[in-house]
Amino acid sequence: MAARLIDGRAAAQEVRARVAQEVERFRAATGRAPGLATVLVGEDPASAVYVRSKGKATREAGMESVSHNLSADIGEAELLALVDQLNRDPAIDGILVQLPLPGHIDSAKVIAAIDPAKDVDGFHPINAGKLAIGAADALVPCTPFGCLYLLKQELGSLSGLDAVVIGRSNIVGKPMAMLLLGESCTVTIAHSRTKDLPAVVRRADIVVAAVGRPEMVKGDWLKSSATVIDVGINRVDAGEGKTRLVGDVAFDDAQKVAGAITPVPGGVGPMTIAMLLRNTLVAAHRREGLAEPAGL
Ligand SMILES: Nc1nc2c(c(=O)[nH]1)N[C@@H](CN(C=O)c1ccc(C(=O)N[C@@H](CCC(=O)O)C(=O)O)cc1)CN2
Repeated sequence: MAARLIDGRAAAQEVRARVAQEVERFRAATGRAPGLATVLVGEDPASAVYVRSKGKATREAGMESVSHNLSADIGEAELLALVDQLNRDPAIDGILVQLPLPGHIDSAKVIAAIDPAKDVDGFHPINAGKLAIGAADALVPCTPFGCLYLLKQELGSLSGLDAVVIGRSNIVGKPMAMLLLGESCTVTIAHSRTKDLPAVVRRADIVVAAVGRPEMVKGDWLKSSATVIDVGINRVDAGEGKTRLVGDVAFDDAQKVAGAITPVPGGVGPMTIAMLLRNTLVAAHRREGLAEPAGL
């Protein structure tokens, strides 16, 4: 039987609609809207599309969107000065520096310069540490947070399930593993040096593929009825000068085996932006000393 498709677009719409309702309440309580600043350095076309989508989604949710589009050759000191200015701006609740940054800029230094209370990407070491110790007030990276939302919607409780996360990045793999551990899963983080990866993946009730390699995870690596979350967004040649998007999972074969699976596009990607809005709303509530909206 073919796997159920996990519809990330629909789930993201639900989250965005709930955020928009809560923005109205926030506006009534404070007389202002939550504000998100995006910072884009350079002209990477995919990054430019993502930042535009984030700005549009922010406005559609009723929040203020401020975008800073900077030249690729901006110096690190100038970028740090902008972050400092945004940290001190009372109208800005969330700061997002789009990654990747050009090679001459130290991304870790820029991320560490963001006020952790405005770090709606959840990449600051303070927020990474809070997530690791299970602190309730961590701001959690948007992509893994979106994956967790989809998993809980699909499976309900995750307690006791075997989860394999393929990929160990600070942005997806590691925070994903922490979130799954927080849900009482038995978590394995696999990566390029893992021995016999297919055998490791075959044990899993939950597979999160975040490795950045087109269609690497094959259908016969999966336990039947596994829930598969594909974080990969890889543009590959589709012939005749065209390209198409594929994930890190070989979808056609995987869906014959899995219990449920996210498609690419239309799976995890839209959840990343929905969770960014959620984090901005939460950051704004905390900055105003208001109770956080329940259930988001
Ligand atoms: N500062 C950050 N930089 C980056 C992040 C991030 O969370 N914060 N994540 C990625 C890119 N990203 C958001 O920035 C992102 C990627 C993909 C999607 C998305 O909706 N994808 C669609 C397909 C879009 C397409 O056609 O190209 C989908 O999967 O359906 C949203 C956001 C790296 N940088």
